[in-house]
Amino acid sequence: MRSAKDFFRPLAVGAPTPVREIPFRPSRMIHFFDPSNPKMAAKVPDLAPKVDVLLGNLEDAVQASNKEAARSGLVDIGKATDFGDTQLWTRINSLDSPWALDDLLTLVPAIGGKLDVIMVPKVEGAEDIHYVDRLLAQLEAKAGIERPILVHAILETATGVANVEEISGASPRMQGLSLGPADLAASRRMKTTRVGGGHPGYLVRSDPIGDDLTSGRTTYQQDLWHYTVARMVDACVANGILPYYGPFGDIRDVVACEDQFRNAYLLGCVGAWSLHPAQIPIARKVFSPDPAEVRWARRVIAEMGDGTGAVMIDGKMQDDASVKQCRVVAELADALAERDPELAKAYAASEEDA
Ligand SMILES: CC(C)(COP(=O)(O)OP(=O)(O)OC[C@H]1O[C@@H](n2cnc3c(N)ncnc32)[C@H](O)[C@@H]1OP(=O)(O)O)[C@@H](O)C(=O)NCCC(=O)NCCSC(=O)C[C@](C)(O)C(=O)O
Ligand SMILES: [Mg+2]
Repeated sequence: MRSAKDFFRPLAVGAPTPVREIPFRPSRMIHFFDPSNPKMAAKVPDLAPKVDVLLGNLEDAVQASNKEAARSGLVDIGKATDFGDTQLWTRINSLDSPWALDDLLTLVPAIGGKLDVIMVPKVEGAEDIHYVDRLLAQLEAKAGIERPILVHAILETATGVANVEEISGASPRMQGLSLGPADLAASRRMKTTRVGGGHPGYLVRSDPIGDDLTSGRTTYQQDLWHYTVARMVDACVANGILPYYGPFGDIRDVVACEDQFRNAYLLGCVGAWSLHPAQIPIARKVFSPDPAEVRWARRVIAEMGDGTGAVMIDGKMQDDASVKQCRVVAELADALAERDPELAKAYAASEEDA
């Protein structure tokens, strides 16, 4: 482990100085596309202004025979597209694959100045981040890149979850973590066959009434991902980085997708992945605070004055801790309103209605 004094030193001569804080940039949806798929690639210029993050995926879901086409397709798209203030990310192949090294050796010199974040899959421990950290510093120095490229890790092995705190704090480049529920389920030998979401068999049942064990016993489906998401959120917040729910694979089930995203939002996540254009508005809706909630938060902040003491608002006690929660909601609303004019209008209108 480097000493605290050395933590923010560049890892290669000529590499940009690491950031001291991860900037909060809206990233409600990380929209995945396969740069080797001509239909998806053609949609990028139109999609760019509609999403917070566009991610050129090079890893799973890209056929092995298309890996090189995806990599060069992303370079072409990166060079040709004006992304405005939409972030450009990529997911490289896993570090033990035959492609990861060439992914980095190609992308950084070609479009490193435009890439905001590199997502690294199947991260198991700090050593994986240290490897990418040093290599990126060397490549940035060689290419003359002035702003450090940040790193995002996917939590998708049992070992990765066990080491989540050390992964989150492994480098000043660490931007955030996403849950990778499909690989994680396989790694844990969970008996599921889905990409995220719940399972009807994972439930609790109300107690029997008398001796009848079979009738009148309501069951409640439980969230398979609660423990992992909560643990990920704590590790991220403790290290000043951002937590994200990952993918929801049942594209057709927009209702359950919204529920899963909302659970993650309420637990502290800032965004989720969209795998299909249909999931973009779901993430946008869920990860933008509701205007009524924003109005309430602003009212509590206003009525709490210097933020100390206790007051009653509409029958509810407010104090130093509740005003802090309200600031989280109000500050998120302000940050999102700067990027999203429709939301800015909705938040302003909710103030006028108050
Ligand atoms: C699910 C699929 C196959 C359905 O694709 P489709 O073509 O069958 O769907 P469609 O409804 O017919 O598509 C309608 C139109 O939208 C386009 N389209 C469709 N999707 C997109 C997109 N993402 N971006 C831009 N355009 C898209 C598609 O090309 C088509 O265009 P057209 O109207 O011109 O014919 C397709 O949406 C897709 O491949 N999505 C991305 C999948 C992906 O990236 N998976 C990897 C992330 S999840 C993961 O890796 C797990 C994890 C974390 O690692 C772990 O838990 O372990
Ligand atoms: Mg995966």
